Amino acid sequence: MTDFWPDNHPPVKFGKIGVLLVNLGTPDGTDYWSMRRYLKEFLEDQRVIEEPKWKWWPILNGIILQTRPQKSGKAYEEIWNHERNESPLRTITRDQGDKLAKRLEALGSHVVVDWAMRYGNPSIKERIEALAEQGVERLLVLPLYPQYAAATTATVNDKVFDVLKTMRWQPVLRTLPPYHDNPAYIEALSISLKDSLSRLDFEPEMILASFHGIPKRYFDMGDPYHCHCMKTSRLLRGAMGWSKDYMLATFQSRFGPEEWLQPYTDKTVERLAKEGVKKLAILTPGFSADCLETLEEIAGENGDIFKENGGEQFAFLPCLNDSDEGMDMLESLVRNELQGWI
Ligand SMILES: C=CC1=C(C)c2cc3[nH]c(cc4nc(cc5[nH]c(cc1n2)c(C)c5CCC(=O)O)C(CCC(=O)O)=C4C)c(C)c3C=C
Ligand SMILES: [Fe+2]
Ligand SMILES: [Fe+2]
Repeated sequence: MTDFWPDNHPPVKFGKIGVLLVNLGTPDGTDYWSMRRYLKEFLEDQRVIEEPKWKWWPILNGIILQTRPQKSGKAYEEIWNHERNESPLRTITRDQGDKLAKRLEALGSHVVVDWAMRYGNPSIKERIEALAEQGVERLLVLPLYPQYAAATTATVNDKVFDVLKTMRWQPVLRTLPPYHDNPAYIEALSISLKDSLSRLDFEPEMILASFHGIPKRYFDMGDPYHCHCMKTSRLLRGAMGWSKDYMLATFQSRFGPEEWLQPYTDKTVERLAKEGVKKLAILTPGFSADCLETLEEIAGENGDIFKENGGEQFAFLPCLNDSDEGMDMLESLVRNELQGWI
């Protein structure tokens, strides 16, 4: 066997710790083909649509991918970050990564922060390979979902494991657990909420905490997502000193014909407006970053529903994004998970 040591050994980088933020994903553009590529990757994921391929793929490829790319492309167009030619979710996730990297500089240059998307770009594969190339031997992955769902958290972890499967020299892996009841998260939400409410020129008569839904069937099969959302709402209500009647938890973004978690956000907004509520605010604590589902669906569509049914003043309260309190929370989660490594 050739003797590689010490003169002709190939150079090896090692000893680094990687921190990888991962959010859901985003199309590269709002045109038909970009949207189609993104939706196809997303909706072919069996963690998202839990149906046998023989049943789902003909519907997906035959009907959904013919029409939804145009419809969703128009919705993305309304919120697109034209300056950077990307979706807000990508801009905000990058900003979170940059700010986290700055905050972790104190730990030394062996800690490297990066970010990726579960669907679309930059992909988890691309970023894990780039981290490994820099010498990352220990990897902490953060699926940026406070509440666990198989359709979000588990599919990020699945993808990470798939990538590791292809690597000769795998990094050691840690993944962030759900943080729906973490005091740092509840505190960040309450600081952000107080700040957003203080900026409004009206006092809401009621507040909705709107979470992304999942099919009720997944809950029946044991997904803890609903319980996590309910616990976040209860803790947040407690931190704000609010009653059950003042802040309701609801579920948005239904997809397909089956029943999803209830109460639905849009139906609740309509009902409240019809019952005479004039001033309403909605927050979306399950999203780490503002995106299509918050900016277009809540701030846009649900604001319209409220006003069309008699409501007068409506406010959408932004996600934690890269705010100081949001970054304090992320830093605290990361430092906690890195124990024993740093
Ligand atoms: C925050 C948690 C999320 C859960 C739970 C979730 C479940 C879920 N989503 C779909 C279908 C779609 N979601 C879409 C967009 C989207 N979803 C989330 C988050 C969760 N989804 C985010 C952050 C985004 C926005 C991405 C962005 O770039 O802004 C879309 C795409 C847009 C559209 O065509 O409507 C689909 C489709 C299902 C089926 C599901 C649970 C099974
Ligand atoms: Fe979604
Ligand atoms: Fe939506």
